[in-house]
Amino acid sequence: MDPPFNEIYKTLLYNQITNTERDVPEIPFSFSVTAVVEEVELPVIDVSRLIHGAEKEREKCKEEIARASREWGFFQVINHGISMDVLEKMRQEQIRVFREPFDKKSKSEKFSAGSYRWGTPSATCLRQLSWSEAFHVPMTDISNNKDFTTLSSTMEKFASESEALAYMLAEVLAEKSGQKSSFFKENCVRNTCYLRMNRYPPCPKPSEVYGLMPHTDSDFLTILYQDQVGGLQLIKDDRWIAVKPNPRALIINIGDLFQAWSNGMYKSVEHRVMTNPTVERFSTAYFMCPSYDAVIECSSDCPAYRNFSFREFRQQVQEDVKKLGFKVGLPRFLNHLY
Ligand SMILES: C=C1C[C@]23C[C@@]1(O)CC[C@H]2[C@@]12CC[C@H](O)[C@@](C)(C(=O)O1)[C@H]2[C@@H]3C(=O)O
Ligand SMILES: O=C(O)CCC(=O)C(=O)O
Ligand SMILES: [Fe+2]
Repeated sequence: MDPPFNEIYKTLLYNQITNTERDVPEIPFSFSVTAVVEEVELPVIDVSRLIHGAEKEREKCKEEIARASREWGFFQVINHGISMDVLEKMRQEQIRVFREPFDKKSKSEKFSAGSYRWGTPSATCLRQLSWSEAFHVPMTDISNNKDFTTLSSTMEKFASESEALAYMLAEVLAEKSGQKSSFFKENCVRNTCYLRMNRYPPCPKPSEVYGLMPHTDSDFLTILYQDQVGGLQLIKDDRWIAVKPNPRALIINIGDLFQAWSNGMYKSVEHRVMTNPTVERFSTAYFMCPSYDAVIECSSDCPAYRNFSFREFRQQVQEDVKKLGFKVGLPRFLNHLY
């Protein structure tokens, strides 16, 4: 069932020891179970006010969304419109698909090639290993799927309800940053988005390995549905903090594209997932992405980033991960004219 994490752990540990013996400089671990990370409740926003609220309530809600996106890059939404039924079904289907034998998952033809991922193929040391497996699925795989399984129909429902929420939030954020809110319905259609099912198996060495290594998301915004195990952490005011799970809420985070498009107003914040020694954890993410040809162009007279297409951005991320072992991301696109 589990991918061969123990084997890869041993190989990377061996590399680390031999590198130390050969005096290859090692970057010290930046985390350990003994390091205390404060657990906090992210800002909670009742988004039903956007639909049912009076004018004043709606404005207040919009301001809360914009403020959390500027100050945290992360927030939680309640009364979000995604039905409990769809969320529960999604989780059941996800558990079922990950229960399949590793061989079956890695050769799975359910989704396009490369959708099933585990660990970090480019890792050269333990710090770069993610102790998790995922199905990172382009929505085109679901829409074009002809064998209507419960998995694909559940993913389709999850995506369509997430899409409605994502449009609503993205349009508020566009309005509050003086950008065109029509951009999203024109450029981020169902088939350009991604759905990612994550599973974090228990890890016997939680102080040495991440569940998911630190990263920012390469999208406009992410909607995350997580279980109650906990483990998600993010940077706030230069410190790692742990997110307290809230069963009623979905987590929203700003991705790289929104940071560039809003000229740095909204923050794409680094986050990571810690492992748990005894309990497995599941999460599902909906990534709101534009088409590969869409150009990320901010309307400011003094743009911090040069214009770039989503294709260019993805290619650069993939190239960096392959060559350097990590994602450089937005700093690659800084506008050096200013
Ligand atoms: C090795 C990596 C692949 C990844 C960027 C990273 O440096 C670390 C995490 C990975 C991740 C996880 C969430 C998203 O699926 C993703 C697109 C992202 O932004 O960070 C992937 C990156 C990727 O697959 O390119
Ligand atoms: O599982 C989580 O809590 C976070 C997942 C995540 O960051 C991602 O899939 O990009
Ligand atoms: Fe992420």
